[in-house]
Amino acid sequence: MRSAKDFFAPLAVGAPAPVREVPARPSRMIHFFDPSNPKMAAKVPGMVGTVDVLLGNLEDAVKAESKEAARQGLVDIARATDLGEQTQLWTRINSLDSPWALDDLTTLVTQIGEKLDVVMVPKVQGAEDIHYVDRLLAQLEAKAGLTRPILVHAILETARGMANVEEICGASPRMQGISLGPADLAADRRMKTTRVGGGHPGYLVREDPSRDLGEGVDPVTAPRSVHQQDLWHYTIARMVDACAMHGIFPYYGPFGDIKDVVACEDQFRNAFLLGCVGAWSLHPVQVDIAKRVFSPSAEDVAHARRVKEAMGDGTGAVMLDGKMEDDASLKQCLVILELADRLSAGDPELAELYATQEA
Ligand SMILES: CC(C)(COP(=O)(O)OP(=O)(O)OC[C@H]1O[C@@H](n2cnc3c(N)ncnc32)[C@H](O)[C@@H]1OP(=O)(O)O)[C@@H](O)C(=O)NCCC(=O)NCCSC(=O)C[C@](C)(O)C(=O)O
Ligand SMILES: [Mg+2]
Repeated sequence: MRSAKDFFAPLAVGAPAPVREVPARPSRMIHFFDPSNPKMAAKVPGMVGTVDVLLGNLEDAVKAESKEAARQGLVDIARATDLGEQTQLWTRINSLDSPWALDDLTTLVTQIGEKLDVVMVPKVQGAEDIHYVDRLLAQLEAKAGLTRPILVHAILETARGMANVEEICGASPRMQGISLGPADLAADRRMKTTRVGGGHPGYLVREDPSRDLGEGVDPVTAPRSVHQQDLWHYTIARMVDACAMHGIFPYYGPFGDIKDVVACEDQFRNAFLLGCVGAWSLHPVQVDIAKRVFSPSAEDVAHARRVKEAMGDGTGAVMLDGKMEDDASLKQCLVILELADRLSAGDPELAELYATQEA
């Protein structure tokens, strides 16, 4: 067990001091690209300023024979691209048991460490994986002479990782957030799906049989309405609680049905409402979906402002449009207003929208 007093001490001589609070920078969409794919890589400089996070992916979806080219491609892109103030650079390294993870970290931190905000670690099983990355990053940061620490993001994609999610979130002051990894998690849990995120038509609840359909009609086989249920509700809700408890950020992860922009928006919105701050975009078409969903609506912002005004010093109860508002509904409104302020600080269009919306 690490003593609480040592938690914020650097883990290597010369490494930067850990952060005491995770910076709440906008990360509505974590946009994935394969740095070894020349067509995708060519699009990256043009996406700066239009996405919150650009993530050079080195793990799954990059062919084994392209792993080294992807790593080098990310180094080249990071060196050649001015990321400005609004766009962060992240990477997803290969899993810790792979032949590539050590070289991924060593190369990226020593060569482009000053440009790298967050390292996403896949298939995290428990706090021990974070402790390993934590110490190694500190050694590499010291070697590279970095002055600010690189943060760590874990993907929740094994049953063991899921069972240990609270201790993973609290394993290091570097922990920035957690994403759901629905495809690997489904396989590891032996779920019987074959998709990357989203629902399934077989996971449903059916209306009860009707009692009075008339003579000769079998109520069991007669048509009844069915509703698909959300396969990911338990996982996301638990991830959100674990992240909130530790002051870090939860994310939906990927939605693999690129053409189904409607269901993608639904899944992202469910996650937003439950507390997530963003999702992954795998294709350019998903960028605007995430931006729309993970920015509070102008109507919600205007309503939150009205509640804040009506609540004066923030205590007591008032009636507004026939509804009771009190200290706790105000707190929810303050969550919306804080997010709106943070997002609009770097987005004049959003700022204008929020400023002009009437309640
Ligand atoms: C789905 C794919 C194959 C369709 O790729 P495509 O080329 O067939 O699509 P397209 O519609 O024809 O593309 C149009 C244009 O956009 C470009 N393009 C296309 N995508 C991007 C992109 N991301 N960023 C920048 N540019 C992109 C593409 O190169 C093309 O350029 P062009 O007009 O010059 O011809 C492609 O979009 C892709 O490979 N996306 C990234 C996939 C990825 O990163 N997967 C891994 C994350 S999910 C995961 O790992 C699971 C998880 C968490 O681990 C777990 O649940 O367990
Ligand atoms: Mg995966």
